[in-house]
Amino acid sequence: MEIVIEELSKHYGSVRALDGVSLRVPGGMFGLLGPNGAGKTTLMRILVTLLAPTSGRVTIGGIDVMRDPAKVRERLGYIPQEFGFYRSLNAYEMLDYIGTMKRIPPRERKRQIEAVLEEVNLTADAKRRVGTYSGGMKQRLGIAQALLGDPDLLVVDEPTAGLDPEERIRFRNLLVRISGRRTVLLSTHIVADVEASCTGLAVLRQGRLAFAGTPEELVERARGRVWQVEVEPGEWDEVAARVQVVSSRTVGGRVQLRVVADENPLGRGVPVEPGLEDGYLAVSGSVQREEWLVHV
Ligand SMILES: Nc1ncnc2c1ncn2[C@@H]1O[C@H](COP(=O)(O)OP(=O)(O)OP(=O)(O)O)[C@@H](O)[C@H]1O
Repeated sequence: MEIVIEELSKHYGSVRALDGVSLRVPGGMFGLLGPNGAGKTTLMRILVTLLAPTSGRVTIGGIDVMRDPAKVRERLGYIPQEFGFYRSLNAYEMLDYIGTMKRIPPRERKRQIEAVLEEVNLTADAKRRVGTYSGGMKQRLGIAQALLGDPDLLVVDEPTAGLDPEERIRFRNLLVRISGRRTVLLSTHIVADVEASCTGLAVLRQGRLAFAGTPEELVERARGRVWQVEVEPGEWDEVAARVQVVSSRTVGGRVQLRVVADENPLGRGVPVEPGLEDGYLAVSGSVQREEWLVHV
């Protein structure tokens, strides 16, 4: 189930949310990374037929998304950033409602609901009101509703916000498990989620494609440009103004920085092996905020 995106643009007045993006997404699990505002949600919403582009073309499994949206919808499941569940329904009723909307006939619907509940490990809680669910359970129910109709493509937008680390890992592993014979497009700004689960990825930056390839290729983009350097607290600002700081920690009153820079920072940096986050930083020019300050 290949997705082919050609010269895709979406403009809101003078804002270019997407600006001439061309990308091929093969099967399997594929990550879409980018800082806030890079255009990820805009791209996802075009793929799932909720938004019309300003120009360009998208085909999913050979079907033109703009010309044949109904046919595309039949073959995809979408997990949006926020899913509006009916809190007073239980999970079974919720899925029955969505299955009805997807026009799945009653007997087949019952079979599918039981199968997807089993798949996301919610069978035991199927008769509990959704309003009593934890964040992780709601996310799993989000996957279950997307799996109804057995779609070939699953589009997942920033799914792990609000999940604790354990729930995040469980959610990620579940996505990998169901990606076996499907294409799963996972949009996120968390590099670790992509690193742990995706075989291919793309990076968006200000509406443009900054990178497309394998995680290993993205790591290579940072090779020779990642340094560890110790600075005095007073030197911090000077360094941060000139290079991209990946992480920092204080060791015995001195600050140890990991930075991405073309040249040796302050002339006393020590080159270090690059990782995926360094590669992401090198192409996107952004810093992951939650990992900006790691003091020990
Ligand atoms: N309806 C809209 N009207 C005007 N501008 C919009 C609209 N939707 C999105 N934008 C702008 O388009 C750009 C891309 O937004 P988008 O939501 O696609 O980014 P994103 O990568 O998904 O970010 P986030 O991770 O914060 O959701 C942003 O500058 C945003 O402000």
